[in-house]
Amino acid sequence: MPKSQPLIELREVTKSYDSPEGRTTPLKEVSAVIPPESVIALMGPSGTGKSTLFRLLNRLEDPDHGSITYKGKPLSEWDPILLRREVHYVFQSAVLFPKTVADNLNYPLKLQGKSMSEEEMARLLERVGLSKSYLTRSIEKLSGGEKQRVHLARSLSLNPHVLLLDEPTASLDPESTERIEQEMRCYREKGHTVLWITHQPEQARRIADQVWHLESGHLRQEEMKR
Ligand SMILES: Nc1ncnc2c1ncn2[C@@H]1O[C@H](COP(=O)(O)OP(=O)(O)OP(=O)(O)O)[C@@H](O)[C@H]1O
Repeated sequence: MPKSQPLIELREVTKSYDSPEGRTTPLKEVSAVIPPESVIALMGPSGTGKSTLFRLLNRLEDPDHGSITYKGKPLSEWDPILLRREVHYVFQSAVLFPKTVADNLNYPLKLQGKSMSEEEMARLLERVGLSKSYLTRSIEKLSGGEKQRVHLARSLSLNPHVLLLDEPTASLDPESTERIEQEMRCYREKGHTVLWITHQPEQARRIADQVWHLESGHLRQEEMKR
């Protein structure tokens, strides 16, 4: 789609939750545009609504007021399954099942009646900084950071148009972090868009075209110079 058109647009989006402690409103009339082929870093203190925004973009929840469009069409008019194939949420805790890495990588394509060759799986692992030897490793014996990378590799196998990443490098060492950052820059260059929750301002500066600061329900956008 043309770069001048918004890929995703939020118009006066409000989301509240009621609990015994009272009402929380993580998003108060938030308006913003996500351009195609961009990396947006989403920052803000814990509990400010970053995951809430991801849940809305993935239609796991709907806004109380306001609207969100993807490719010009309101999210409410998208089939949620189709939408989630295009706008893919990579949760912070890896949702993997206790078999081998290869079984986990193959799983989403298997659901679509397809499969991946060993070489394709090895290339996916390489993109997240893991060697081919991991294919036969059992998920239960991997470290938290290794699981997180297998999870990301599995998401990449679906080639989603938009990736929603919740602290994808939280358990990684600097070298592995750099590998993922580089991979996501390439992903944008291939025409994709990435929203990336991070608590590290230096990482936001390294990866993002825009940094979104979410605080007390409001969004402040900071344009990065490239
Ligand atoms: N289903 C729910 N019911 C009640 N309150 C909720 C619900 N989901 C989220 N909240 C509240 O909404 C606020 C925003 O939560 P959210 O998970 O979006 O924060 P976050 O910025 O992603 O936090 P973190 O950085 O800790 O992951 C928090 O105060 C949270 O307690």
